[in-house]
This record gives sequence, C-alpha cells and structure tokens, in this order.
Amino acid sequence: QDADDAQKTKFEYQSDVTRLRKIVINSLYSHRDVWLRELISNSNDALEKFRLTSLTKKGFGNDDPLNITIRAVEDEDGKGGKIIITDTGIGMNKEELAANLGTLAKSGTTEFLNRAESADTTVGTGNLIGAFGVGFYSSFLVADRVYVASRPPRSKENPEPEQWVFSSTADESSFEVYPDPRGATLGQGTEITLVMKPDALDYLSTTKLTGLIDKHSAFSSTFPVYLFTQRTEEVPVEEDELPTETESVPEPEKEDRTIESYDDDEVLIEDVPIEEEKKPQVPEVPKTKTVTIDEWVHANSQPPIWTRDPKDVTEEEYLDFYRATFKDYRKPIGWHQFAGDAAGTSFKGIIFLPEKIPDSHWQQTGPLEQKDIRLMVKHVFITSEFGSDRLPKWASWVQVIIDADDLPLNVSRETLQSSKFVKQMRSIILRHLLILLNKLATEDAEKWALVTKNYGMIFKFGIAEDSKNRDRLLNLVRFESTQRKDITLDQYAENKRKGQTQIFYMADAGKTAEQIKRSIFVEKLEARGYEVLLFTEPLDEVLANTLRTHKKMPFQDVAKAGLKFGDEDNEGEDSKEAQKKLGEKFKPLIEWLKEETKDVVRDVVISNRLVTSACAIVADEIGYTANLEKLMNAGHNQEKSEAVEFLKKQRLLEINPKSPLIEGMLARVEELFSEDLEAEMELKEVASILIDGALVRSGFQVHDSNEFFVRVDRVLRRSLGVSETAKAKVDIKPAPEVDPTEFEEDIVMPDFPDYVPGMFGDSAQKPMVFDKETGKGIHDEL
Ligand SMILES: Nc1ncnc2c1ncn2[C@@H]1O[C@H](COP(=O)(O)OP(=O)(O)OP(=O)(O)O)[C@@H](O)[C@H]1O
Repeated sequence: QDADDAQKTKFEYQSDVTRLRKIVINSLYSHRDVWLRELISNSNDALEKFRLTSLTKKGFGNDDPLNITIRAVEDEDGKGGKIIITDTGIGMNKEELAANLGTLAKSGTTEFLNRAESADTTVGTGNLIGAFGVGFYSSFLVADRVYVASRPPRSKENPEPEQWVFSSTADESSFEVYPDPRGATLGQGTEITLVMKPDALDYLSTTKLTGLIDKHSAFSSTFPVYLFTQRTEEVPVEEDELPTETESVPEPEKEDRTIESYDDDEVLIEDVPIEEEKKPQVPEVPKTKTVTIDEWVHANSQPPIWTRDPKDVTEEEYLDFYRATFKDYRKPIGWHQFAGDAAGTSFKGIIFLPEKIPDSHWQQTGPLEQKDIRLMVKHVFITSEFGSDRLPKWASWVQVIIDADDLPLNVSRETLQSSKFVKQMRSIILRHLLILLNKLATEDAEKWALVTKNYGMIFKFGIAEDSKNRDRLLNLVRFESTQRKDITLDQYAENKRKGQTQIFYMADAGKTAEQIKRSIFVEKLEARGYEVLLFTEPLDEVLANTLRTHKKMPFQDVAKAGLKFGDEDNEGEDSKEAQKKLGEKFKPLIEWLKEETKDVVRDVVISNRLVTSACAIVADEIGYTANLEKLMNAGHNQEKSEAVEFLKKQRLLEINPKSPLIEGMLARVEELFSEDLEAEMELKEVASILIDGALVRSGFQVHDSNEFFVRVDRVLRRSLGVSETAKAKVDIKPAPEVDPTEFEEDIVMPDFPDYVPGMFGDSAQKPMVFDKETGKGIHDEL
C-alpha cells in the first residue's frame, strides 16, 4: 500500500491524539488484547452506519454482504506478519481519514488526558479503556505500522468513489494520506492492515485470534465476523491420481493404550494387552493425500445473548456482552431477560441496570439522549429514537435491547416511529425495568442497598413525572423513620396505631435522620410510640405534597398545625375537662403573649405535642415550615414579596403547660396588674428570649440575632446580680498618628520562592533583600 512520496500528504496528529497514543502505548501493554475488540467494534459501527443510511438513501452502496473479515498473513521469511481486518461498512473518504483518525472529537478529552498522565489512581488502566474507549489507537499496541485503506459506498453524487490510504507508524507524531496505489480493491468499506510488532507475532495464530474473539470480542459486532483459517485434511486420492504400480500402504501406528486397574489399598497400573491387538488385523486403508483447505470460519456464530436460554448464559458472558454493547466498564447492578408479543410482533430483549445514572443525565436539559435504548429487528440495530414515545426522563438512562421478529426493516425512521409496536416499546421497557427493580428489592439486599443509594432520588422524580407508574415507583422508594430504616409507605401504613389517620413526617433537608429525630416536634410522638417518617432530602417533602395522601391517609408535617394522634376522642370527658381547665388557667399568659408576639406568630395556643420543651413555633397548615422557609431562602434572592412575608407569619406559638418555665411566666403575668413597669420589662425580655429560642429550636431563623444576644446578656447579669449598665473594662490602645513619609529601610520579602527570579532549592528558602537601585533580589549572605 506504499505509494510514491509525491502523492503523499503529510499531516501532524492533533496534540491530544499524540498524548492519547502515548498513554495507550505506554500504559496498556498488559491489556493489549483489547486492540481486536476495539477494531471489530469500529467496523461494527461503520456497518451499522451504512445500513441505517442505506435504508433511506436510494442507490447507496452495493449489495455486498455486510460483514467483517480478519486474516493473518505470515511473511514469507517467517520473521514477521500482518493482520488485515476488513469491513464492508460506511468507509471514509480522504478528508474523513485525516479528520477521524488524526483528531479526537470527544468532549472531556483534555481533562481525561490530564488525569491519565498525572497517574491519577482513580484512572486505572482498566478504567482508562472503559472511560474513554481508546478505539483505533489501540492498534499501535501490537503494530509498528498501520495502513487504513478505505472507500465510501457508491452514491448518486459519487458513483465511483476513490480508495485512499491512511498510514502511520507507532512512534511518529505525523501520518500520511494518499490514493491507494492498488486502485479500488474494496467494493466499499475499510481495510486495516497491521504490520505486527516483533513481540506481537503470536497474534498471527488463528487459534489465538479465535480465542480472543470468543473471550473479548464475541459481542463487539452484531454483524458476522469471519476469520481466515487454513486446515489440512486427508482426502481420498482420485482414481486417476493413483500410481500405476501397487504401492504398499504403511501400517497405521499402533495406539499405546493401557488399562488401569485399581486395588483397594494401592493403585496398580499394569499393561494389559487388548484383545484385538494380540492378533492385529491391518484394516484396509483408503488411499489418501493431505490437502490444505482455506476457510472463512464464522467466529461470532453464537446467537445473540437475548435469544438464548438464560440458564445457558454465564455471568461472564452477560458482562462481556454488556461492556461491548453499552461501552460501560462498570459492572451493572443487575439485568433481566424477557420475551413477549405486542402489536402482532413477538420480541425478545434484555434490560440492564447500570451501576449508577450517568452524570450527564443531571446536566442535560431538554429531551434526553437515549442511545442505550436500542431497537433491533431480527438481530439488527435499527434505532434509538422513538420520537414522542421516548421514555420519561426518570428512566431515560436505562440500557435495553428489544429485538422484534417481524417489523419491516426498510422503512424510514418516521414510519417506524409511528408503528404500533414502537408505540408500545415505552410501556414494555418500563414494565420490565420495574420487574428488574422489584426482583432486586426482594432477592438481593446488598444490591438493593446500592439501588436505593444511587437511584432513590430518581424514583422520587419519577413519582412526580410519571403518574401512570406512580404506585409502582412508590413501592421502590424507601424512607427512614423514628423506628426503622428503609421502609416503604405501605409498611408505614401497616404500622399505624389504632385511630391514627395521618402519616406523620418531619422534614429537615440537609440534616441526618438522627438529628431530625431529636427535634422537639418529634419528641411526644416518639415518646408515645407513633412512627414518624424522617425526611432528609428536599425532594421528600415535595413528594409528600405531590402525593397528598397514601392509603387514604393524608401526610401530616409534625411541625405544622393540624397534628392529630387519633386517640383524642378516647381520652374521655375527664381529659376534655382538664384541657378546658388548662385553657382557662393559662388564659392571662396566652393573652399577654399574643400581644407580645404578634409580629412573629399568628396565634398562641396550648400544645399537645411538647414533652420537655417550654414552647415551640409551629407552622400553620398554609404557612411555611422551617424546612420550606430554608428552601425558599436558598432558592430566591430574598425577594420580599408580600405573599412570602404573609406565609412566613402563618405560624403558631405553642406553649407547654407542664413546663415550669411557662408556669413561672404565668405567675409573673398574673402579678403584672400592679403596674410594675420594671417587672413588665423583665418579663418581656424573658418572653422574647423564649420565643427566639423556640424559633431556633424549631428550625426557623431569628429575626435579629444581635438583639437576641443583648437580651441574653441582660438576663444573665440579672441572675448573677451584676449591674446591668456597667461597661466592660477595656483598655483600647489607639493607633499612632498619621505618618505620610516613605519607607527607608530594606524590605524583607516573605519566604515565597516564586518571588525570587531564578532561585530554587536551598537558596530560595532564605529571606530575600531587594537592591534599591536595580530592584533585583539579592541574597543576604549574613
Ligand atoms: N472501520 C471503520 N470504518 C469507518 N470509520 C471508522 C472505522 N474505524 C474508525 N472509524 C472512524 O474513526 C473515528 C475514530 O475512531 P476511534 O476508534 O478512535 O473512536 P470512536 O470509534 O469514535 O470511539 P470509541 O472507539 O472510543 O468508541 C470513528 O468515530 C469513525 O468515524
């Protein structure tokens, strides 16, 4: 494939390619088997591209069968050899040869290369291949020189495409592109010739190549891969080839057979001549000769994995298939094979749950790429685009293959999209994804923990997005409660106490469940044995608001008004009477507090939820809880619209009648009628600290924290009997007078080696003195 130098155009590799080639060649030596898989996978992509284009473009390409062939050729002197991989795919013209093989067009390349070069331990060599797919450049792991001859398919615009060659050695930073001196030897497609390195000649063996295809590349192509093999065979000699005189046929060699006989105690091996061998009979041997037969062996002849009986497929095979198909080198959490009929078409398929949702899922706005949802027809990839029947966003990361038996292959994408079968794909995939998830939930605790960690959030999104699958998704969502970890809402409902009509929850986004459990709002429910869900993620509360009820029980934020235990009616007349009495007893305090707190809360009431705390601030049914207020403040530029301010004030001050502090305040309020101004001031201060404290404990923000601490200071002084007006004895040293004169002394610079031009090592550690005249740094030798 070498041409005259005059015809060759020399190109420099893009710098990122040079870097990638170096990384591949230097660090992947121990993984160098990957080259075959990568080249087969590129050929498969090229064949797929050709087939898809030819579906809609008339007169595109010839009718050659679509396949990949691999041939190893030893040099005549036996000292070297080549491997030639050819496909009949989309091919490349001369510009594409230079652009596709000489540049990298992948996003994140530079960042990836930086990490790989800095020997970042998170980029292990295995990951390196996986995270990036080193593709074509892996050929330089085994080849000193690579030629890529390529010819695009015929088309109306270009009925006789030319065949061009890309050629490069492993070490040079440049490559050449030139017309193939052999002319157009390819009907269409690409032929890659690897001139093997002296230490890679073992790949020339067909046994080795067959092994590699079986182990790493069997799933890299859905098109047939043929391997050129030669075998010898004994064939009968034709009549006319027989020698005229009878020749003696050599006697076949006797088999050296032994029969082993075993004793109980010792193993005894003795030669026992076999009966027939005692009197050998020379069989009549037909007259044969040895011939070499050339054969193209179908090397990936296994039927696709999704059509095989799962019992016959090993885990290793599933993983190899997964890697080759979805180019994801992390182990999937699980998979599930299925079959069925829809819209008159039978189908088979397999669905995988990747280890985690790709980061890009969260970054994309608008319609999501669904490249891992692959529709095949009779084992051939057709499309990943389903138009308006695409999966909902929550599930669009799923990796699935559906192979239909009898959809027309040659229809345009638009016609396909409107076919009845494709319209049903969405629900088929979602159904099987949910089956897979439920299987993991019930059968494998360890895997399920991983699912909850990596997917819990997306299920919650799904509940809001996909009303059709709401209940099924709800079964997958797990919560922590005051009593248990990882429970479903159904399990919560089953554990409700007699009379309980609400699902109790406490939300505090960003806190741990343990911290939320200590909230004053939870204390009484916890003490009484009611289960409270602990919402740690912002989405949890959104979810409760979306659902509103579950099993007919409304969600009740325990930090809001409206909390009912459900057994109040059973408390009997005595208790109601006691409640009424309490109301009367605390009336003076409640009235006084109402006046004092009218800027902070809407009302003051006697609490039925507090145990040890003196008081709490509780959001009204329509008001913001502390959690929502926090979210509002985080999401907005503190826009103080009147509505927001109004909602913020929709809360109640609940006082605990059993608290000695509250009892004490009541006594003071009752004494106030004597119009003792000083006593009233004192009481106001106590009340205000109590309310600010309640705001903080209830998770709200204190209006003015400075004022709060000034009050605390005064109350503390009072309790210690210290003067309330005495100032702290501070002796503040004033700064010296203004001095506008310039510095005259040498400036000693701080110990920053960077500041010292040309100074490194020891000398840079010493302080530097700057020469006043030259401005340069000089060393203080003293
Ligand atoms: N056999 C081929 N036929 C046609 N084009 C090819 C062939 N091999 C490579 N190419 C072109 O060269 C490009 C670069 O190939 P390379 O293997 O480096 O990366 P990739 O295939 O895009 O990505 P990756 O291998 O990581 O999945 C391909 O995108 C494709 O356009």
